[in-house]
Amino acid sequence: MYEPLTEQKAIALAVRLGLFGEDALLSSEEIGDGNLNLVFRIVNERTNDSIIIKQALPYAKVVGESWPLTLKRATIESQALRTFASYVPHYVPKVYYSDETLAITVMEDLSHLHIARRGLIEGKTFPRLSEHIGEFVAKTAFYTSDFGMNQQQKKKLVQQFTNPELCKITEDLVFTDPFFDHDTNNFETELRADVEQLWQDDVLQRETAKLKRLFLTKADVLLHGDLHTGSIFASDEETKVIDPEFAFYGPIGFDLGQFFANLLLNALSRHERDREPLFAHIENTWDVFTRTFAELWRESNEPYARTSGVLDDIIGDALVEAIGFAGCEVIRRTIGLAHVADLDELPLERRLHAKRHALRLGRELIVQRNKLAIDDVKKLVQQTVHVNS
Ligand SMILES: Nc1ncnc2c1ncn2[C@@H]1O[C@H](COP(=O)(O)OP(=O)(O)O)[C@@H](O)[C@H]1O
Ligand SMILES: CSC[C@H]1O[C@H](OP(=O)(O)O)[C@H](O)[C@@H]1O
Repeated sequence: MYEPLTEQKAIALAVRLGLFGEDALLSSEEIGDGNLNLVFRIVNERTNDSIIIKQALPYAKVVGESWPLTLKRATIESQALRTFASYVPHYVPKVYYSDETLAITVMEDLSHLHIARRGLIEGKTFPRLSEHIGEFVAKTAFYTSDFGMNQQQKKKLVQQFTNPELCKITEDLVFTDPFFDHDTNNFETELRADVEQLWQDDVLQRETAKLKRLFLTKADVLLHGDLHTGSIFASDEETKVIDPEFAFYGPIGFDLGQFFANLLLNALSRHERDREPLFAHIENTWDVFTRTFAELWRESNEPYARTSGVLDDIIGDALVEAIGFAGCEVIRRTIGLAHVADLDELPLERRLHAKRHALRLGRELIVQRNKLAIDDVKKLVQQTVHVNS
């Protein structure tokens, strides 16, 4: 039977599952700071061994019981972690155990690392972050695509990772609500004029509709589905991706776009002179992604993989998508339901300035996505500092 865990029940579960030795002295703390789930850290105080038990609640934690949400997301998460581990074991936590009924995933404790968002806010640069995320996205994308795996097998994976309820959250919160006067939106009253201008922007809405349609229909690759900097643990040497409960088969540029957007939001929260490491991460992620994907391409059994231009077309589409999806994520994290600490923790005047900038940047990323190279993203940040630029 499903029941939500408490700190004591999490200890009892760890004991029942035999996850620690018989003489273990266990402590438990609920450390979840995300929008949706409970996360318990269980430590054996005698040895310092530890594990994480993550449990889905039957509703969205950030809103409460009025927003019911499928427990199946826990199964999607553990299956996605295991699938990613088969391609990039060094970039995901080890899964020790999962249970569909209890909606739990028991996994490796990564507390020796920092959540990348918090580290970036504190001014850390995580020098290997982009190299690692570029490789993570390239390998998981290639090996789950029609170019990197048996195409009949891929259709089974598409079924396995059909994730309608979590995708609906993204369809609403990322692609729809922020572009209309919707009651899930949440922004400072001082931004109302800027936001109303966005709601009346027909060009922006038409282009966003195209991006939403791609998200709804294009089953390219198995995506993480929510690859923001709060879903990444990092240090100077290591990077681990967590929290793939939004995983599904979608457009190849989506994960890259989410990641770029969250780096850009951090950049906007900084003084101009401190932004360079973020731009360098965006450009390096793209470089590593394209290089790694092109190397893997040689392994493809698809006859058209040897047709001149096909790889270029896929990479070209991935960039246009990534830039457009980044624009949607920048806008929704500024005025939608789920914000980012990077902007929200700024004092009011700086926050309003950064958020107005984010709205202009997000718009231009969406509208100009077809004509931008990766190094134009940085230029666009500079061009959108002031109104009418
Ligand atoms: N494997 C892990 N090791 C250590 N801490 C973790 C681990 N997974 C999650 N956490 C902690 O729990 C928090 C919320 O986890 P997350 O998976 O993002 O939950 P949600 O799905 O609710 O967003 C993370 O920010 C991190 O502090
Ligand atoms: C009501 S869900 C809002 C938001 O939360 C998810 O993020 P996370 O679970 O990492 O906190 C996802 O980005 C959703 O759009």
